[in-house]
Amino acid sequence: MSQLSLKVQGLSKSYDSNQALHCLNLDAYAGEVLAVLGKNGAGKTTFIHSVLGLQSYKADVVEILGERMSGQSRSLDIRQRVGVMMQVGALNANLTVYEQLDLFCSYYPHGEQVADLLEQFGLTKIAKQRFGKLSGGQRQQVLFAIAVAGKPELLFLDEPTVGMDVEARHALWEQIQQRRQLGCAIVFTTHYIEEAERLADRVAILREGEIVAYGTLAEVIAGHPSLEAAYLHHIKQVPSQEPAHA
Ligand SMILES: Nc1ncnc2c1ncn2[C@@H]1O[C@H](COP(=O)(O)OP(=O)(O)OP(=O)(O)O)[C@@H](O)[C@H]1O
Repeated sequence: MSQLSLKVQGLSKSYDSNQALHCLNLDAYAGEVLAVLGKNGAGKTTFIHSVLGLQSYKADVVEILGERMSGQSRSLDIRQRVGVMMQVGALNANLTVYEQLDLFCSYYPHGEQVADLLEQFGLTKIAKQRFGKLSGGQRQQVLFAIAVAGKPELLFLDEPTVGMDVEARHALWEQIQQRRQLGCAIVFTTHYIEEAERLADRVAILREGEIVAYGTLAEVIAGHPSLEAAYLHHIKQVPSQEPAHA
């Protein structure tokens, strides 16, 4: 088995009375892609934000790249070795693509060079455009380039291909595969089940904050014609017991 990059045991999160995550156990390994699937509101983003320490949570174990986390704090070393694809609103819309990449590359002593990122992601032509003026798909590409600027060993991607055209989506899939081959552990969420089927080595399906299926792609699909069929089966609500009529 490859090296364990992320170990999560007994992760729970409540927003007031709404329990968004119920005692989750999940692992991610170096050189593999883990797809976390689930309906809107199933808890996918809450899982990622909790692991990153962006919000409070309860857990028995959160271990990132061999280091046990305590509370929400994440050391500089961990922050430099973990990549995250941020949401659009997190970036200054007035900076150009070049300036954004230059800023983020400066955070990492052994990260990528701006010129290499521009070339790898086909961003050279739009390098001088302001981030706020880009199309939705172009913004996603810049956000992905920023996520890998530090050559991360563990990478979190929350719906990375939303708004991308087919060509850009294929290019991003290729980038994900390349990072995997370099030994990066990738945890991503998506509503495109065929994307998960294409990319994932292992799959976790969340329903109302609980894991209802978890295993290799083949294990999760087993007994179903496709991942989509398995997914639809697992996210179905279990009907609550109707009270017996008197
Ligand atoms: N900041 C917040 N405050 C209160 N409730 C929240 C907050 N963020 C998420 N929730 C709730 O937690 C639950 C899980 O939300 P989450 O955003 O993790 O789901 P998701 O699976 O990422 O959904 P989507 O696919 O729509 O992005 C939902 O019931 C949501 O309403």
